[in-house]
Amino acid sequence: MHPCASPAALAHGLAAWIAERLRAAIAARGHAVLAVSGGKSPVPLFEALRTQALDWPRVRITLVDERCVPPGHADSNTALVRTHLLQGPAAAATFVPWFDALPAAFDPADATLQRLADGANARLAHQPWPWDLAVLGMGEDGHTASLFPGADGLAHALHASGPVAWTRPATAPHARLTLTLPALLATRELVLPLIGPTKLRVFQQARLAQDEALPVSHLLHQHHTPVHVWLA
Ligand SMILES: O=C1O[C@H](COP(=O)(O)O)[C@@H](O)[C@H](O)[C@H]1O
Repeated sequence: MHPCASPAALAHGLAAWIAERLRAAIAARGHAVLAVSGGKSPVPLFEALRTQALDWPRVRITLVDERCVPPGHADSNTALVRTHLLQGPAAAATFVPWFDALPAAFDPADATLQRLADGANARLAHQPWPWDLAVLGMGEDGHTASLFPGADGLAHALHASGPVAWTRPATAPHARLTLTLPALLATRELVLPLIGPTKLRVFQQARLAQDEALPVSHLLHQHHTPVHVWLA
């Protein structure tokens, strides 16, 4: 647990911590692989991370989840990463988005989403495994990545063997692609930044017991992969 005095302190402290982890990965293996989340919370973190002194050409960046929207859409996690992280020195990193475009006349039916997930899995198969670090997020409903409570596809995403599966949340916009729970747990380390009292309460609830209604709890009740929680 890393308590921070403010959201700004969290963004700067966590950016320095991530950079240190990535430097260690590069020193050990010649490259580093970082997966990042979308949403609103990561913006200050991305903007602090992109200025870190790092051998950026040796860093690969990919996603923890993606909304099934065109890559230029305001809700696209790819667009968020391109706008806020892959700037300045960090523009030299290799970014691996999960798709380049949605199929024409996209409809979020199971078969369409499965084809999109298959495409993402094919891309990620070319990346070095295991990944070094995944920076997660958490919604106030207890979702993490795009593992939303009660979503279509959730049961599969909690057990699937490929890294990417689809979900269709009932409580949030857009069908999603998400790292599966096994893929998240195959990452060397996970980071969970949490900002604000509501998220803190949800986190405390999820710590009490593994609970289908709070998918983040699956990460907090396992002994395989360290989860570093940063709080402000
Ligand atoms: O929809 C999503 O939400 C979560 C949390 O987002 P935030 O806006 O509350 O920070 C995020 O971790 C996930 O990647 C995203 O797709």
